[in-house]
Amino acid sequence: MKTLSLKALSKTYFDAYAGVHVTAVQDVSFDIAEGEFVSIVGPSGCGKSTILNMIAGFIPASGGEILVGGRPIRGPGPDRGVVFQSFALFPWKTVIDNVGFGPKMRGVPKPERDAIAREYLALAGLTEAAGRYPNELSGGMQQRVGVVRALANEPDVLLMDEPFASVDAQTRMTLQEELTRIWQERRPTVLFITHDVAEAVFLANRVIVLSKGRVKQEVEVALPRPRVWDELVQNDQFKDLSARVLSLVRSA
Ligand SMILES: Nc1ncnc2c1ncn2[C@@H]1O[C@H](COP(=O)(O)OP(=O)(O)OP(=O)(O)O)[C@@H](O)[C@H]1O
Repeated sequence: MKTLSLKALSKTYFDAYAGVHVTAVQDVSFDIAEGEFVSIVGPSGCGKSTILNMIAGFIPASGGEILVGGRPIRGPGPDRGVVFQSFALFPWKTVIDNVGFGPKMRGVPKPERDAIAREYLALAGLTEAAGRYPNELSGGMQQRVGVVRALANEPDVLLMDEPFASVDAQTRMTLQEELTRIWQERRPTVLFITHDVAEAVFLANRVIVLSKGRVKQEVEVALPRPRVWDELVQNDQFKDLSARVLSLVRSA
């Protein structure tokens, strides 16, 4: 795991319909320390996905720099793992082969990559699902497999773009609790994007509030771990932090 640094990052799109340039991200700088969990939250259109896609290397920046472990990125790479809201597991591969796909691409032999996949599946309580195909799993389980698949690549930085947005509220809370538990065990460097304030605060060590393509404010989240919803909903510090971040987002 490594640090992630954004230095004066900006992105301008050309809107071909309107014939104008749109500034989606402007002079964004922040650092995420090794093993830190940071959420970015902000209203629709504030530039969250644009930032994540630039870090992933899917789109080029218009200005500034992105460094992973102190080295500037050049396009996509296995040092950055990405989990989206809707992403395809390979339907023709079993769960264990889906999770072992990244190690396979790196040339890890079958027995070894099966062992890696089983270790990560166990971490997410998915041992029993190893031999199943994606269409035999619930949406929540598929999402879990997606997270585990990204982790099994052992990326330096894990980038997550609203990964739990499409599951029901109860499953979502379970997935959030699981993610915080796995994060505590493995301490990956994580950048998590969401428009859900409670989710951002629940998961992170630090929340970055984005407004119109700029960093509006950073809020430290010094809540104790492990984090469990039943406890946090009654925790005054959690309520205060959520209210503070919500008012920043609403005035963004
Ligand atoms: N390919 C594109 N061409 C032109 N403009 C774009 C393009 N992609 C995004 N934009 C514009 O850039 C701005 C930021 O978009 P972005 O998708 O990064 O925001 P977001 O915060 O992720 O929004 P949401 O929460 O709705 O996904 C918006 O004004 C959007 O319309």
